[in-house]
Amino acid sequence: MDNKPARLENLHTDKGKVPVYATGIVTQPWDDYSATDHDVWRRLYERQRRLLVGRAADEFLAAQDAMGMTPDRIPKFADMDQALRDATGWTLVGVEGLLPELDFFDHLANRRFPVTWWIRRPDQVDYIEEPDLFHDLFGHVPLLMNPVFADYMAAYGRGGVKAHGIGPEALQMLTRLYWYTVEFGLIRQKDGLRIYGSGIVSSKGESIHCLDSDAPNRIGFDLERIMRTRYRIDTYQKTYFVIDSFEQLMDATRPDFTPIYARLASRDSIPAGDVLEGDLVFNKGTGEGWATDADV
Ligand SMILES: C[C@H](O)[C@H](O)[C@H]1CNc2nc(N)[nH]c(=O)c2N1
Ligand SMILES: N[C@@H](Cc1ccccc1)C(=O)O
Ligand SMILES: [Fe+2]
Repeated sequence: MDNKPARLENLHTDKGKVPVYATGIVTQPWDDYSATDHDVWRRLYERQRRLLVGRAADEFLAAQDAMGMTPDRIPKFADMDQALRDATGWTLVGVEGLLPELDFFDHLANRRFPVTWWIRRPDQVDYIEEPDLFHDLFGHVPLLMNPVFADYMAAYGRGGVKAHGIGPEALQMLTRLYWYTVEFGLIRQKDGLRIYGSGIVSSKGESIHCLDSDAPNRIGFDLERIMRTRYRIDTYQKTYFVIDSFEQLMDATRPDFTPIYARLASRDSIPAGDVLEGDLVFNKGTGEGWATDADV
């Protein structure tokens, strides 16, 4: 199906404006997916699963299986829902794409995860500049089966509503936290670093780059450090932040952020590729291949 809906206003990110779609919930038009759509799902699913064994957090892969996600065909949101509801009380809602921030936060706060209904075209299997069904469903939904991560996502939604009421700087700091955890996070398992970030697991290139390349920094999770760190939306990350466990993530983000936002407002932001004194460094990136974009 190649009839993506029209876009509306803009989101504010560290790299400027990103267009968003309409607010409403849409029923997944499952019968309308073409053979090509199902084939794109299958190709991406098989390719990523092969790559992610030994790279993604073990429980990410186990959760995909537990939910009955398979390569055969694009899953029905309603089918994926059942396992989720039982495990953590989350449900899925179909949407047209990126939502205005407050709508997005409201869904999360109420344990509804918005999933884009359309899937990318065959010529976009390696890269797409906005979330589609594959990123949202394959990348984000499995970890919602984990009770601790599920609570983190809902707490993030509530925190988002609050940050939205405080102002754009608070929102920017909170968005960086989402970026460096939910989208691009790494986790330390007994046998080494693994991926849990959705933006990584849905990307062939970045699944390899984030763990195997010497170029990026891999640094221990630090809440305030992350809130000050800018990020790229159009290239591989220059820095990945590593958690020890989802419990660590939950505990670190439990305090009220209001005084943190106030305190950090007067401090400079940190370029995406910098390593600071005090960082817990797993890998100091060589920076090989990095864009020389002074502003990032
Ligand atoms: C979380 C972050 O702040 C980001 O701006 C939001 C905005 N709206 C979104 N809307 C959808 N559907 N999916 C998303 O991941 C996001 N991300
Ligand atoms: N404790 C955060 C809420 C939050 C929890 C988890 C993740 C992100 C935000 C706040 O006061 O805003
Ligand atoms: Fe995402």
